[in-house]
Amino acid sequence: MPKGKAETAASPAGAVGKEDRRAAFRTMLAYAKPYRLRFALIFLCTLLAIAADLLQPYLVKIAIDDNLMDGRNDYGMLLIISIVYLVFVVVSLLFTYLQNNMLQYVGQHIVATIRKDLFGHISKLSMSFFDRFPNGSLVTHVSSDTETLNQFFTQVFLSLMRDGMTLLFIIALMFHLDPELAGYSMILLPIIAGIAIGFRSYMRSIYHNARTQLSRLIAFTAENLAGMNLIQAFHQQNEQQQSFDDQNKRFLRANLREVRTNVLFNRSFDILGNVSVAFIVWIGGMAVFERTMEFGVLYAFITYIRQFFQPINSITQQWNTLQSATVSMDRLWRLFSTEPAVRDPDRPRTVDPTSVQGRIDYDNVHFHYQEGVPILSGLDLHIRPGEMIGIVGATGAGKSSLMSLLCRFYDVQQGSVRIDGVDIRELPQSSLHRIVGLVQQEPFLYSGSIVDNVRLFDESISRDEVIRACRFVGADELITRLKDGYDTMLSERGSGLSAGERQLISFARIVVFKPRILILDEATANLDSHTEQLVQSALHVVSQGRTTLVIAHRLSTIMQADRIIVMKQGRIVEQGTHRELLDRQGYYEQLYRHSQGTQQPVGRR
Ligand SMILES: Nc1ncnc2c1ncn2[C@@H]1O[C@H](COP(=O)(O)OP(=O)(O)OP(=O)(O)O)[C@@H](O)[C@H]1O
Repeated sequence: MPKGKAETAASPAGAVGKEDRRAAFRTMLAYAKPYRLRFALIFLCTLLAIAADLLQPYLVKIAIDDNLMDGRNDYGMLLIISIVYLVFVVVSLLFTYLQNNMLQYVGQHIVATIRKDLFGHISKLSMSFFDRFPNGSLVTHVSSDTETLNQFFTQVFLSLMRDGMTLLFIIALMFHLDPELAGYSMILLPIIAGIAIGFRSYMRSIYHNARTQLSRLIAFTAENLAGMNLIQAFHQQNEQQQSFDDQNKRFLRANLREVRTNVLFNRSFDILGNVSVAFIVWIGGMAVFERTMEFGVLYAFITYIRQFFQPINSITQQWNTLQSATVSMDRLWRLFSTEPAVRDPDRPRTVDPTSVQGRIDYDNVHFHYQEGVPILSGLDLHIRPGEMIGIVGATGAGKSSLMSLLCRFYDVQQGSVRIDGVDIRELPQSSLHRIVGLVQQEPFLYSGSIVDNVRLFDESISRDEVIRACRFVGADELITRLKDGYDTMLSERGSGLSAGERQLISFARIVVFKPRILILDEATANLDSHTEQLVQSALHVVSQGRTTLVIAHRLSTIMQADRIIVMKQGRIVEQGTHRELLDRQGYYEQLYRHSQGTQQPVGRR
């Protein structure tokens, strides 16, 4: 896998230089290396198929000149030539079949490996990467860019090899038949090359444009599907339809332009082919009249000149795929070269996640997403093992950012975050994520059964363990009410369950995976009082014996917390118990008053 580019690399769709393009090509070609032997076999099959194909007109030439025109009437010879002709047809068919099958096998396997590596690579990238690149365009890279590469290995490679060899064979046969006429025919080569090169640069920009438009259309569609509830809630269907129509039209225009250019290119070749045949008929025909050339040679020549254009046309037709494949290679290579911003240290500290006490220290933490826009500036926070901390503050105060740093979704720019005195940057991320468990505001549920969602497809965790965990957090009642109980299949993102219900399932995950530190980003959606009660008691049981940090949107959730941290514009402005903070009559008391819908001070009631 290529190394080098930090995650700050430009968009995978951006333009790349020649050096990069070569590196991209080398990287993708490296995937073909394990199939060297098969490629050699494919080459052999191609060679045999072409030879059998191109010797057919030569056989006809022998039949014409040595038998028919000669007046020998040698029926036996004619029969042998016909049988050999048939054998050539069968041999050509057989080796073409073998060559195609082997090439498809190799192409599909190469691309499956690239897809596998790509998915593995993307899932290692840090959150800052996903902040920048829309999911839709990543979907395009994993699906259609890899498919274009498949076409490269099967169509382009095949064409370059098969058509290249055919061309060489034809030229050799033409010179063997009549060097003078072959020499005249070679005048055509620079003309054909000129047309091909002329189209090359023009087509490149056209293909690039079409790919970019498609990528944008897919990204737009994916984002809209993900946010469909919002679009419907705000009656934005017409606006979104309008934007989609615009994108769609741009893609349509780019596609039509691509097709038009293609047709123009192909027709130019056809015309050139027909003009050449006329030219050979005229020159060769005169030579036959003057008896300086045999009729069979002219027949074979006309056949070869027609076949001469086929491989050139076919190779240039592959321009299309080659251009798309080059763009896809560039983009895939860029993705592969993007390294995670958050990385494991070279020599990570070994820790046993189960023996962690759960002390957390934020020391002089400075953090920003974008240069010049500080989110946390010199924040200090020290949390004892087993302490339950509530975090409150207005929207945008930096609560989630504080938690993202503890999960190492991002790294601090200055200062440190430590667990039991160890800087989390010294820990392997796999250990850190076993130490810190997260229940998100909108927990992500996979397409799969409830059991699989709780144990995250880890088969080493038994079904009984999952059921016990669900009972422990009080999710059992909700799950058994569902049609198939624990085997109920959840659709994508767990639609069909409320945010509170999804959080209950996430709590069960915490019980199963036993992290020493729990972060809960409380659901903001209005929960019905019963689900809210269930979430509250689940939090109560799950937080026992764990250091727990709760981002609270309803102050009632954290009234019982050991300590409440009040945040404002990236700073901790107050901290204490609920009672202490009310008594202080400060910012927390104001927030509390707002949440209660009262204007009266509530501190010393
Ligand atoms: N991925 C991101 N990229 C850039 N800026 C971000 C990103 N995430 C958050 N921010 C910005 O950082 C600031 C703090 O956001 P954060 O989500 O930490 O606040 P919060 O207190 O959790 O807010 P809320 O209660 O609304 O979730 C906000 O100004 C937000 O716009």
